[in-house]
Amino acid sequence: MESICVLMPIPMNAYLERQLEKRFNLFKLWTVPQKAQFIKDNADSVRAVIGNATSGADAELIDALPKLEIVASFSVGIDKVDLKKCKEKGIRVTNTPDVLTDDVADLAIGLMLALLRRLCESDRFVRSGKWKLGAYKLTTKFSGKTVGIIGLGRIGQAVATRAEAFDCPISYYSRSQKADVKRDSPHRQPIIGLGRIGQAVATRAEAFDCPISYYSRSQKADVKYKYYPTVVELAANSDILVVACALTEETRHIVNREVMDALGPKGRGPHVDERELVSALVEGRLGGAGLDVYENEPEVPEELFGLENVVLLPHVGSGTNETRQAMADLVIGNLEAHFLKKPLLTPVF
Ligand SMILES: O=CC(=O)O
Repeated sequence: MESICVLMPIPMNAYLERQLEKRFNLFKLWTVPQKAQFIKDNADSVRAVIGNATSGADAELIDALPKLEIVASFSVGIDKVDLKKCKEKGIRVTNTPDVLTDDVADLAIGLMLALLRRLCESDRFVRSGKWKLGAYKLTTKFSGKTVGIIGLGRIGQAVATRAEAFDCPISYYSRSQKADVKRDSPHRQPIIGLGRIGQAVATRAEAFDCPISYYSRSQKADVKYKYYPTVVELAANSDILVVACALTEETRHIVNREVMDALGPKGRGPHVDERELVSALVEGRLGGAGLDVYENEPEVPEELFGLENVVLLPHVGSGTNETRQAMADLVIGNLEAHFLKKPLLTPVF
Protein backbone atom coordinates (compact mmCIF):
# COMPACT_ATOMS: atom_id res chain seq x y z
CA MET A 1 0.00 0.00 0.00
CA GLU A 2 3.08 2.25 0.15
CA SER A 3 2.21 3.77 -3.20
CA ILE A 4 -1.27 4.87 -2.15
CA CYS A 5 -1.31 8.63 -1.59
CA VAL A 6 -3.07 9.89 1.50
CA LEU A 7 -3.55 13.60 2.15
CA MET A 8 -3.51 15.00 5.68
CA PRO A 9 -4.35 18.73 5.54
CA ILE A 10 -3.35 19.71 9.11
CA PRO A 11 -1.32 18.06 11.88
CA MET A 12 -3.53 15.89 14.07
CA ASN A 13 -1.59 13.33 16.05
CA ALA A 14 2.01 12.15 15.92
CA TYR A 15 1.15 8.47 16.39
CA LEU A 16 -1.40 8.64 13.57
CA GLU A 17 1.17 10.27 11.29
CA ARG A 18 3.78 7.59 12.09
CA GLN A 19 1.34 4.77 11.44
CA LEU A 20 0.16 6.33 8.19
CA GLU A 21 3.75 6.86 7.04
CA LYS A 22 4.55 3.19 7.68
CA ARG A 23 1.77 2.07 5.36
CA PHE A 24 1.02 4.79 2.83
CA ASN A 25 2.57 7.66 0.94
CA LEU A 26 1.51 10.40 3.33
CA PHE A 27 1.27 13.99 2.11
CA LYS A 28 1.45 16.42 5.03
CA LEU A 29 -0.13 19.46 3.45
CA TRP A 30 0.81 21.83 6.27
CA THR A 31 4.50 21.29 5.55
CA VAL A 32 4.09 22.40 1.94
CA PRO A 33 4.50 26.14 1.19
CA GLN A 34 2.36 26.22 -2.00
CA LYS A 35 -0.66 24.24 -0.88
CA ALA A 36 -3.01 24.94 -3.80
CA GLN A 37 -0.28 24.14 -6.30
CA PHE A 38 0.64 20.94 -4.41
CA ILE A 39 -2.97 19.77 -4.55
CA LYS A 40 -3.09 20.54 -8.27
CA ASP A 41 0.16 18.66 -8.89
CA ASN A 42 -1.05 15.60 -6.99
CA ALA A 43 -4.72 15.68 -7.94
CA ASP A 44 -4.47 12.41 -9.85
CA SER A 45 -2.80 10.47 -7.10
CA VAL A 46 -4.55 11.33 -3.81
CA ARG A 47 -6.98 8.53 -2.97
CA ALA A 48 -7.68 9.27 0.70
CA VAL A 49 -8.07 12.35 2.88
CA ILE A 50 -7.74 12.34 6.67
CA GLY A 51 -10.17 14.68 8.42
CA ASN A 52 -10.82 15.64 12.02
CA ALA A 53 -13.03 17.96 14.05
CA THR A 54 -11.30 21.02 12.56
CA SER A 55 -10.54 20.05 9.00
CA GLY A 56 -12.57 17.78 6.79
CA ALA A 57 -13.18 17.67 3.09
CA ASP A 58 -15.25 20.49 1.65
CA ALA A 59 -16.70 20.64 -1.86
CA GLU A 60 -13.65 22.52 -3.16
CA LEU A 61 -11.19 19.90 -1.94
CA ILE A 62 -13.36 17.02 -3.13
CA ASP A 63 -13.68 18.59 -6.57
CA ALA A 64 -9.93 19.15 -6.69
CA LEU A 65 -9.22 15.45 -6.08
CA PRO A 66 -10.86 13.37 -8.83
CA LYS A 67 -9.29 10.12 -7.60
CA LEU A 68 -10.52 10.52 -4.02
CA GLU A 69 -12.09 7.29 -2.73
CA ILE A 70 -12.35 7.75 1.02
CA VAL A 71 -12.42 10.43 3.71
CA ALA A 72 -11.36 8.88 7.02
CA SER A 73 -12.08 11.24 9.89
CA PHE A 74 -10.01 11.19 13.06
CA SER A 75 -13.14 12.31 14.99
CA VAL A 76 -16.66 11.20 15.63
CA GLY A 77 -18.09 14.46 14.29
CA ILE A 78 -18.17 14.66 10.51
CA ASP A 79 -19.63 18.13 10.16
CA LYS A 80 -16.52 19.32 8.31
CA VAL A 81 -17.05 16.77 5.55
CA ASP A 82 -19.38 17.61 2.68
CA LEU A 83 -21.39 14.42 3.04
CA LYS A 84 -23.77 15.21 0.21
CA LYS A 85 -20.93 15.65 -2.25
CA CYS A 86 -19.20 12.49 -1.02
CA LYS A 87 -22.40 10.51 -1.51
CA GLU A 88 -22.91 11.91 -5.00
CA LYS A 89 -19.38 10.93 -5.98
CA GLY A 90 -19.41 7.53 -4.28
CA ILE A 91 -16.67 8.56 -1.83
CA ARG A 92 -16.68 6.50 1.38
CA VAL A 93 -16.64 8.29 4.76
CA THR A 94 -15.55 6.85 8.10
CA ASN A 95 -15.31 8.30 11.61
CA THR A 96 -14.17 7.12 15.05
CA PRO A 97 -17.24 6.42 17.19
CA ASP A 98 -17.32 4.39 20.43
CA VAL A 99 -13.62 4.59 21.30
CA LEU A 100 -14.00 8.20 22.49
CA THR A 101 -17.37 7.91 24.21
CA ASP A 102 -15.98 7.43 27.73
CA ASP A 103 -13.56 10.34 27.51
CA VAL A 104 -16.15 12.75 26.18
CA ALA A 105 -18.69 11.72 28.82
CA ASP A 106 -16.04 11.91 31.57
CA LEU A 107 -15.20 15.43 30.49
CA ALA A 108 -18.85 16.46 30.38
CA ILE A 109 -19.17 15.46 34.03
CA GLY A 110 -15.87 17.25 34.71
CA LEU A 111 -17.28 20.42 33.16
CA MET A 112 -20.44 20.22 35.24
CA LEU A 113 -18.45 19.75 38.43
CA ALA A 114 -15.96 22.45 37.47
CA LEU A 115 -18.77 24.87 36.76
CA LEU A 116 -20.99 24.25 39.75
CA ARG A 117 -18.20 23.79 42.28
CA ARG A 118 -16.13 26.54 40.64
CA LEU A 119 -13.00 24.41 40.47
CA CYS A 120 -11.09 26.67 38.09
CA GLU A 121 -12.00 29.83 39.96
CA SER A 122 -11.07 28.19 43.28
CA ASP A 123 -7.72 27.20 41.84
CA ARG A 124 -7.12 30.81 40.77
CA PHE A 125 -8.17 31.92 44.24
CA VAL A 126 -5.47 29.79 45.88
CA ARG A 127 -2.76 30.67 43.35
CA SER A 128 -3.39 34.39 43.66
CA GLY A 129 -2.90 34.29 47.44
CA LYS A 130 -6.48 35.52 48.07
CA TRP A 131 -7.13 32.61 50.45
CA LYS A 132 -4.94 34.32 53.03
CA LEU A 133 -7.45 37.18 53.04
CA GLY A 134 -10.50 34.99 53.69
CA ALA A 135 -12.36 31.81 52.84
CA TYR A 136 -13.69 31.11 49.36
CA LYS A 137 -17.41 31.71 48.71
CA LEU A 138 -19.97 28.90 48.74
CA THR A 139 -20.75 27.21 45.45
CA THR A 140 -23.60 25.07 44.02
CA LYS A 141 -24.18 21.38 44.70
CA PHE A 142 -24.03 19.07 41.68
CA SER A 143 -25.35 15.77 43.09
CA GLY A 144 -29.10 15.54 42.60
CA LYS A 145 -29.38 18.28 39.97
CA THR A 146 -31.71 17.53 37.08
CA VAL A 147 -29.66 16.84 33.97
CA GLY A 148 -31.29 17.26 30.55
CA ILE A 149 -29.46 15.70 27.64
CA ILE A 150 -29.95 16.72 24.02
CA GLY A 151 -29.28 13.63 21.95
CA LEU A 152 -29.32 10.27 23.67
CA GLY A 153 -26.86 8.51 21.40
CA ARG A 154 -23.71 6.77 22.59
CA ILE A 155 -22.22 9.85 24.23
CA GLY A 156 -25.52 11.08 25.66
CA GLN A 157 -26.16 7.70 27.26
CA ALA A 158 -22.66 7.59 28.71
CA VAL A 159 -23.20 11.05 30.25
CA ALA A 160 -26.53 9.83 31.64
CA THR A 161 -24.98 6.74 33.24
CA ARG A 162 -22.37 8.87 34.95
CA ALA A 163 -24.78 11.59 36.05
CA GLU A 164 -27.09 8.94 37.48
CA ALA A 165 -24.32 7.95 39.86
CA PHE A 166 -24.48 11.52 41.18
CA ASP A 167 -28.20 10.91 41.86
CA CYS A 168 -29.15 13.32 39.11
CA PRO A 169 -32.60 12.70 37.60
CA ILE A 170 -32.05 12.38 33.84
CA SER A 171 -34.27 13.57 31.03
CA TYR A 172 -33.54 13.86 27.37
CA TYR A 173 -34.64 15.20 24.04
CA SER A 174 -34.01 13.42 20.77
CA ARG A 175 -35.76 13.31 17.43
CA SER A 176 -37.73 10.31 18.61
CA GLN A 177 -38.39 8.76 21.98
CA LYS A 178 -36.12 5.81 22.70
CA ALA A 179 -37.84 2.56 23.56
CA ASP A 180 -37.12 1.61 27.14
CA VAL A 181 -33.93 3.49 27.89
CA LYS A 182 -32.18 1.76 30.74
CA ARG A 183 -28.96 2.36 32.53
CA ASP A 184 -26.52 -0.09 31.05
CA SER A 185 -23.68 0.24 33.50
CA PRO A 186 -22.63 -2.73 35.61
CA HIS A 187 -24.82 -3.45 38.61
CA ARG A 188 -24.48 -0.80 41.23
CA GLN A 189 -23.90 -2.37 44.62
CA PRO A 190 -23.73 -0.90 48.11
CA ILE A 191 -20.28 -0.75 49.64
CA ILE A 192 -19.44 -2.70 52.77
CA GLY A 193 -17.02 -1.30 55.27
CA LEU A 194 -16.93 2.20 53.90
CA GLY A 195 -18.59 5.19 55.44
CA ARG A 196 -21.14 7.45 53.80
CA ILE A 197 -18.61 9.51 51.90
CA GLY A 198 -16.68 6.43 50.83
CA GLN A 199 -19.89 4.93 49.45
CA ALA A 200 -20.71 8.08 47.54
CA VAL A 201 -17.22 8.17 46.03
CA ALA A 202 -17.43 4.49 45.10
CA THR A 203 -20.81 4.97 43.43
CA ARG A 204 -19.46 7.78 41.32
CA ALA A 205 -16.27 5.92 40.45
CA GLU A 206 -18.33 2.92 39.41
CA ALA A 207 -20.17 4.97 36.86
CA PHE A 208 -16.81 5.76 35.28
CA ASP A 209 -16.32 1.98 34.96
CA CYS A 210 -13.67 1.93 37.72
CA PRO A 211 -13.52 -1.43 39.52
CA ILE A 212 -14.51 -1.14 43.21
CA SER A 213 -13.16 -3.61 45.72
CA TYR A 214 -15.99 -3.78 48.27
CA TYR A 215 -19.53 -4.62 47.27
CA SER A 216 -22.48 -6.83 48.15
CA ARG A 217 -25.96 -8.05 47.29
CA SER A 218 -28.68 -5.69 46.26
CA GLN A 219 -29.07 -4.59 42.73
CA LYS A 220 -30.57 -1.32 41.54
CA ALA A 221 -33.60 -1.70 39.33
CA ASP A 222 -33.35 -0.36 35.80
CA VAL A 223 -34.17 3.30 35.51
CA LYS A 224 -36.00 4.95 32.68
CA TYR A 225 -35.08 8.48 31.65
CA LYS A 226 -37.78 11.04 31.09
CA TYR A 227 -38.35 12.07 27.50
CA TYR A 228 -39.31 15.57 26.37
CA PRO A 229 -40.49 16.11 22.80
CA THR A 230 -38.90 19.57 22.53
CA VAL A 231 -35.59 21.07 23.65
CA VAL A 232 -37.45 24.01 25.26
CA GLU A 233 -39.46 21.66 27.49
CA LEU A 234 -36.31 19.73 28.34
CA ALA A 235 -34.52 22.95 29.28
CA ALA A 236 -37.45 24.23 31.31
CA ASN A 237 -37.33 21.05 33.38
CA SER A 238 -33.55 20.80 33.80
CA ASP A 239 -30.95 22.43 36.03
CA ILE A 240 -28.15 21.50 33.65
CA LEU A 241 -28.40 21.05 29.90
CA VAL A 242 -25.89 18.81 28.12
CA VAL A 243 -25.52 18.95 24.35
CA ALA A 244 -24.53 15.48 23.16
CA CYS A 245 -25.92 15.39 19.64
CA ALA A 246 -24.05 15.46 16.35
CA LEU A 247 -23.70 18.85 14.64
CA THR A 248 -25.88 18.84 11.54
CA GLU A 249 -27.94 21.47 9.73
CA GLU A 250 -30.85 20.37 11.90
CA THR A 251 -29.01 20.75 15.22
CA ARG A 252 -26.98 23.92 14.50
CA HIS A 253 -28.09 26.50 17.11
CA ILE A 254 -30.43 23.95 18.69
CA VAL A 255 -29.68 25.77 21.93
CA ASN A 256 -31.11 29.15 20.98
CA ARG A 257 -32.32 32.11 23.01
CA GLU A 258 -35.65 30.45 23.80
CA VAL A 259 -33.91 27.35 25.13
CA MET A 260 -31.46 29.40 27.22
CA ASP A 261 -34.31 31.44 28.66
CA ALA A 262 -36.19 28.22 29.46
CA LEU A 263 -33.10 26.92 31.27
CA GLY A 264 -32.92 30.21 33.14
CA PRO A 265 -30.49 31.85 35.54
CA LYS A 266 -30.15 28.67 37.59
CA GLY A 267 -29.24 26.69 34.50
CA ARG A 268 -25.77 25.87 33.38
CA GLY A 269 -24.69 24.09 30.27
CA PRO A 270 -22.92 24.04 26.97
CA HIS A 271 -24.37 25.86 24.03
CA VAL A 272 -24.57 26.07 20.35
CA ASP A 273 -25.65 29.62 19.44
CA GLU A 274 -22.59 31.49 20.74
CA ARG A 275 -23.81 35.06 20.29
CA GLU A 276 -26.99 34.31 22.22
CA LEU A 277 -24.98 32.45 24.83
CA VAL A 278 -22.71 35.43 25.42
CA SER A 279 -25.69 37.80 25.81
CA ALA A 280 -27.53 35.39 28.12
CA LEU A 281 -24.47 35.05 30.35
CA VAL A 282 -23.61 38.74 30.36
CA GLU A 283 -27.24 39.72 31.05
CA GLY A 284 -27.52 37.11 33.82
CA ARG A 285 -30.29 35.19 32.04
CA LEU A 286 -28.17 32.03 32.20
CA GLY A 287 -26.34 30.77 35.27
CA GLY A 288 -23.18 29.55 33.57
CA ALA A 289 -21.66 27.51 30.76
CA GLY A 290 -19.05 24.78 30.48
CA LEU A 291 -17.72 24.72 26.94
CA ASP A 292 -15.38 22.45 25.03
CA VAL A 293 -16.60 23.20 21.52
CA TYR A 294 -17.04 26.60 19.82
CA GLU A 295 -18.52 27.89 16.63
CA ASN A 296 -15.33 29.26 15.15
CA GLU A 297 -12.40 27.39 16.74
CA PRO A 298 -9.85 28.32 17.91
CA GLU A 299 -11.60 31.70 18.22
CA VAL A 300 -13.52 32.05 21.49
CA PRO A 301 -15.68 35.12 22.18
CA GLU A 302 -13.48 37.32 24.37
CA GLU A 303 -16.49 38.50 26.40
CA LEU A 304 -16.37 35.05 28.01
CA PHE A 305 -12.82 35.49 29.32
CA GLY A 306 -13.83 37.79 32.15
CA LEU A 307 -16.76 35.66 33.36
CA GLU A 308 -16.17 33.42 36.36
CA ASN A 309 -19.35 31.39 35.71
CA VAL A 310 -17.83 29.97 32.54
CA VAL A 311 -15.35 27.13 32.11
CA LEU A 312 -13.55 27.11 28.77
CA LEU A 313 -11.75 24.04 27.41
CA PRO A 314 -9.88 23.88 24.08
CA HIS A 315 -11.95 21.11 22.39
CA VAL A 316 -10.29 18.24 24.23
CA GLY A 317 -13.23 15.89 24.84
CA SER A 318 -11.40 12.91 23.35
CA GLY A 319 -7.93 14.28 24.13
CA THR A 320 -6.28 11.51 26.14
CA ASN A 321 -3.31 9.47 24.96
CA GLU A 322 -5.29 6.25 25.21
CA THR A 323 -8.27 7.43 23.21
CA ARG A 324 -6.36 9.31 20.54
CA GLN A 325 -4.33 6.15 19.90
CA ALA A 326 -7.51 4.07 19.65
CA MET A 327 -8.95 6.65 17.24
CA ALA A 328 -5.78 6.58 15.14
CA ASP A 329 -5.90 2.77 15.00
CA LEU A 330 -9.47 3.01 13.79
CA VAL A 331 -8.51 5.49 11.04
CA ILE A 332 -5.73 3.12 9.90
CA GLY A 333 -8.05 0.09 10.15
CA ASN A 334 -10.64 1.80 8.00
CA LEU A 335 -8.11 2.81 5.34
CA GLU A 336 -6.59 -0.66 5.22
CA ALA A 337 -10.02 -2.27 5.00
CA HIS A 338 -10.98 0.06 2.17
CA PHE A 339 -7.86 -0.50 0.10
CA LEU A 340 -7.99 -4.27 0.71
CA LYS A 341 -11.65 -4.21 -0.40
CA LYS A 342 -12.85 -5.46 2.98
CA PRO A 343 -15.82 -4.09 4.94
CA LEU A 344 -15.08 -0.74 6.62
CA LEU A 345 -14.79 -0.90 10.40
CA THR A 346 -16.80 2.22 11.21
CA PRO A 347 -18.43 3.52 8.04
CA VAL A 348 -20.62 6.60 8.00
CA PHE A 349 -21.46 5.30 4.51
O1 LIG B 1 -15.20 16.85 18.34
C1 LIG B 1 -14.59 15.82 18.35
C2 LIG B 1 -14.95 14.71 17.51
O2 LIG B 1 -15.87 14.88 16.70
O3 LIG B 1 -14.33 13.66 17.61
